[in-house]
Amino acid sequence: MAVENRSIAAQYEEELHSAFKRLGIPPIRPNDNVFRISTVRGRGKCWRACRDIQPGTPLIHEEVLFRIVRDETANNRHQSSFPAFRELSCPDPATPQRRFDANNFQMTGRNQRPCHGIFTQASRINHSCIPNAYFAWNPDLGLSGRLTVYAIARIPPNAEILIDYRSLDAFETRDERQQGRRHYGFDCTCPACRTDTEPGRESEKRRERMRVLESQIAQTKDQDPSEQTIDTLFDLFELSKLLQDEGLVYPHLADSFLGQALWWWRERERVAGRNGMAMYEEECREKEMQASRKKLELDIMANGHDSPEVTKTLSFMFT
Ligand SMILES: C[S@@+](CC[C@H](N)C(=O)[O-])C[C@H]1O[C@@H](n2cnc3c(N)ncnc32)[C@H](O)[C@@H]1O
Repeated sequence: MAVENRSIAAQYEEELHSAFKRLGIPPIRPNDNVFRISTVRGRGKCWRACRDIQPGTPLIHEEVLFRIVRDETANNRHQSSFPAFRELSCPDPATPQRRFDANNFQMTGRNQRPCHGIFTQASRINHSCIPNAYFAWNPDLGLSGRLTVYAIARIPPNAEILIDYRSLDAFETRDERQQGRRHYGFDCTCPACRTDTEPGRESEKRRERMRVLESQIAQTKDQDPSEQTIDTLFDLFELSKLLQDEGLVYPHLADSFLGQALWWWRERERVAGRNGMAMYEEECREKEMQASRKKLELDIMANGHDSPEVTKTLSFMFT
């Protein structure tokens, strides 16, 4: 048993090592001052790159100022106990709850009740529907977890660093996205939201198509291997192409690679043990690993190698 465990750990290590090599992430530690807090016209404070930032660069691992569990509300006590909270931006008319709603991040992790927290540095990052950075809660960092922000695209010096406040809703229309962010009190004018321009209209069409593909793919999620068809694989290929055209790197692209890996896994199950299929089985395993590696690279890039997401992908690959 011990030997088996060690060999899985060694496989994880080896896989991580080669993913790092492929990614070529520079040796920068989080909180190494790769960004500064600045201002931007019409959007208040913001994060700006201090240098050329490569995808996969850790920008910050930040500790929570305070957290609020579900059903609790932010009140005057929070404002007076945490002066840094009072300083954060707030849509009019300002109340502690509205300030909290416009600045909090979700923190969900192992054995933790779902809750939301205030992070004074990360609360200065503005939103774009085509972000160049990704935030996540990592419950395993520090004593009580950290909010992590990683670059997911190249960010030139002085450019604004932007996250998507609601990245899971990327397939909604511009109006639906706007509605979902109404408590932030701003109208997004990123290229995807400029539906008065040709690129904005193209983005709207792409996202509509991505939504159709996502729902078709979701219907096959728990499918028996004997029922799966090649159409699902084509849907997954089309989805990843559209995501890349749209500049959406995480988490949906990683999910589409996981979908491809699962498709090849099911395909292997479908033909397992059949006469004359040994080579095809091997090919399926190879394709499954290729797609999993792409997911792993994106997980490392957006969450860091020490994140639960990376561990989950590694265990999918080797168990
Ligand atoms: C989490 S804070 C971000 C930092 C904020 N700009 C500040 O000055 O502290 C969220 C607020 O920033 C502003 N904001 C964020 N993204 C924006 C965008 N794309 N366009 C306009 N305002 C934006 C909105 O006022 C929103 O309520």
